[in-house]
Amino acid sequence: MENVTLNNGTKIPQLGLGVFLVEDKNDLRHSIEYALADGYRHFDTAAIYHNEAGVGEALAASDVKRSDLFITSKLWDSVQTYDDTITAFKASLQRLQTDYLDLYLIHWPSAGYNEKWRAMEDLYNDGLIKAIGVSNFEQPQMDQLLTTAKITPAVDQIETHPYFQQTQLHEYLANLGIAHEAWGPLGQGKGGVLKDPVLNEIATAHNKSVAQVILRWHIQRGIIVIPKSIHQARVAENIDVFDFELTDAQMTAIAGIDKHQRGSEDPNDEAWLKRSLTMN
Ligand SMILES: NC(=O)C1=CN([C@@H]2O[C@H](COP(=O)(O)OP(=O)(O)OC[C@H]3O[C@@H](n4cnc5c(N)ncnc54)[C@H](OP(=O)(O)O)[C@@H]3O)[C@@H](O)[C@H]2O)C=CC1
Ligand SMILES: O=C1CO[C@H](CO)[C@@H](O)[C@@H]1O
Repeated sequence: MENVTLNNGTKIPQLGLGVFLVEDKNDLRHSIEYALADGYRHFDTAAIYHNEAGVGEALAASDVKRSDLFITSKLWDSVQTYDDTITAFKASLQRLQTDYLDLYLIHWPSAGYNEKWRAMEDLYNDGLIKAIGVSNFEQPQMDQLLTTAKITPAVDQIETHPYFQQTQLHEYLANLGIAHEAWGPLGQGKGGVLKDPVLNEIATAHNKSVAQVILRWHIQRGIIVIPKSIHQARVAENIDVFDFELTDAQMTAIAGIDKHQRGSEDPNDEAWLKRSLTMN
């Protein structure tokens, strides 16, 4: 597995397993068991997914050492103060059955993120988190955060797939030394991206699936990916992307199918950011 080195020197496996919407405990346990057996060491959850405890159980039951795992979780929007951030973080640690996180993210740029970031900086300085970052931050929100931040975020986890390539934000993050992590790397199974004719042609040429071509495209862009699947064959398929390479012409062809089309919530949508404060 290839690693990406974050701006503080922490290494993150470039491909991990996402677990959004994996609410059934057996599905979660199986998905994580398949992933560990296939060589995944990086797992991405969040307090709002209500499955941190299941992730903790599945990882604790494996014989992989904690130091060989990379665990990410996220602070939900309903938490808005310094003190509540510390409390929420400790609750996540407890549910995940661990005494540190590898990466902790502010989930959305909703109210209070400067204060939340100050708390996360303290947790980082106390050695309880190896790297801190954000999610769903666009340039104006990142610029605003950086007016008070003492530590530059290591990561921005944002929706990214061939129909929403985030070229501009990618460039902006690269200039700041912030790693680009893709959520919904396969388009969340929505929007028809897995049926795209250009991707299908490239997949046929490599004798790979469209999902594998998409994941390989992200990897060659230097992006961190966390595809989710509860199916054994797909969990295996999604990590089997390190034995082929897309040509420059294929990378350019994929660049050409961008529709600039989000599949999910928009971080510029104030109504959504407000609503997220009341979700739990
Ligand atoms: N920071 C944020 O705001 C967000 C973060 N995330 C994180 O990113 C992770 C990934 O994003 P996610 O939303 O899950 O979407 P993905 O792009 O990973 O797509 C997951 C969907 O694709 C299907 N799928 C997986 N592998 C394949 C394959 N090889 N071939 C065909 N279909 C496949 C899955 O179905 P099946 O399981 O049935 O195989 C599921 O329906 C999340 O799990 C979560 O950890 C997600 C959303 C927002
Ligand atoms: O990670 C996520 C998954 O789903 C949540 C609820 O829609 C999103 O808000 C969030 O970004």
